[in-house]
Amino acid sequence: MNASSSREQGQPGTTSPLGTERRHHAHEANGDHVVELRGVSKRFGSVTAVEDANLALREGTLTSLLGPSGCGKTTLLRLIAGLENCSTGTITIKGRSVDRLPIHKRNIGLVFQNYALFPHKTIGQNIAFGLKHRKVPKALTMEKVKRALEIVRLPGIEDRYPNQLSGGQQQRVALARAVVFEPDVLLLDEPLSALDANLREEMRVEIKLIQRALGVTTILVTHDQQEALAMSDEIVVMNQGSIQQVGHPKDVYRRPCNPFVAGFLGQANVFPCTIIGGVESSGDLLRVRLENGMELIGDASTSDATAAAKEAGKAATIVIRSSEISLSPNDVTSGDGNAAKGVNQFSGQIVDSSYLGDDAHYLVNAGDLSVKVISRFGRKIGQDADQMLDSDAPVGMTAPHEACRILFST
Ligand SMILES: Nc1ncnc2c1ncn2[C@@H]1O[C@H](COP(=O)(O)OP(=O)(O)OP(=O)(O)O)[C@@H](O)[C@H]1O
Repeated sequence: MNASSSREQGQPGTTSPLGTERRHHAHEANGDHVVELRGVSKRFGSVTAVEDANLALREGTLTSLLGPSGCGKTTLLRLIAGLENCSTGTITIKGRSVDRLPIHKRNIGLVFQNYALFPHKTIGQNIAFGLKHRKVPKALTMEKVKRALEIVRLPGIEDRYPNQLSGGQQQRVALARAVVFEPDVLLLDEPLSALDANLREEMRVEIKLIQRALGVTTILVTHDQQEALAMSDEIVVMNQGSIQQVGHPKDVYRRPCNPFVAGFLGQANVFPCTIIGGVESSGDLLRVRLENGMELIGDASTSDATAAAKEAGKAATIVIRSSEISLSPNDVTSGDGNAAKGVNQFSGQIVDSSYLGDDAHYLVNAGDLSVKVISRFGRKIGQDADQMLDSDAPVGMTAPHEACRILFST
């Protein structure tokens, strides 16, 4: 439920799970966009941490900033929070420029990796901290703290101290403290990275449910792609200070716009290639030659490259997700893309295999190429469900043309 939908239906307002009337701010000029960045850059001396970032975040959504270490995601979050000033560009929150506003005037909730609870204050006092600064009356404060603890499923622990809680519980309290004053935006900086793997997965779901229940527009910084894919309405993939792609997790995963995004998200085979030409039957399919001479057919529809970039002789990259290659225990007739069949077929030899419970990971040599393949075990009655293919075995590999993405460097 977001404020704009109730506006459209002519409703006066809604009551949040934290008990107050939702404020409908005057941000109609920006439609549903709660946070907007226009041409935002940040330089530290000679280092450009963020370069010309343009983003618009819809009300009530969870957006992840995802990318490798040093790509600028924390800096971008700190710019939105007001912990850093932009070198160029402008940031608006709910329609008003916050460029000159310090953090405490931006109505932002923050959760960091290391909880940052005050150790000598009780849980109740920790959560009430932001309300005290907003001069909320005591009785209402106690009510809001109680509700916030119920929302994070830790009711009645107001009088305990942080060191009496587990890491996961402390992180829930940090979340309660960040949302209790009903911020316009919730910023989460690697909130789960200090937790062990099982708890992290549990907390992913928990945070997502709380975020949805509150309807608070949220930005999450993470370098963990599983976390971003599992939790986000939108993912912003960054590299070297620049936003590479913004989209729904499925689109970013299935339809990466450039070789960086394709290689960063999921397990993929990324091979340099040269364009040979188009395939008659389809404008989006191109025939390419790999460095080892192998010819494949791939789909260039996700790339917004110009027609000139797709001409014969031009360099490109072909990306084949490991999970989109099927292995068969027999050698196949190597063939480029047999256009009529709609698949590329090539043969190779398994050089390494790993059993991972639900999947088998294989490394297959195909004439100078190392191809990574992930096979999901099927559950077939009467068969050994976890049957692995033998190492050293000759195998055939098949990948549909549309699963072989041809991308161009931008
Ligand atoms: N205060 C600073 N002074 C100088 N350089 C900085 C400062 N903060 C960040 N940088 C540089 O800006 C770049 C982006 O850093 P940032 O912390 O935003 O990346 P990140 O994607 O969050 O990385 P990580 O996942 O490792 O935290 C890096 O090259 C970093 O060294």
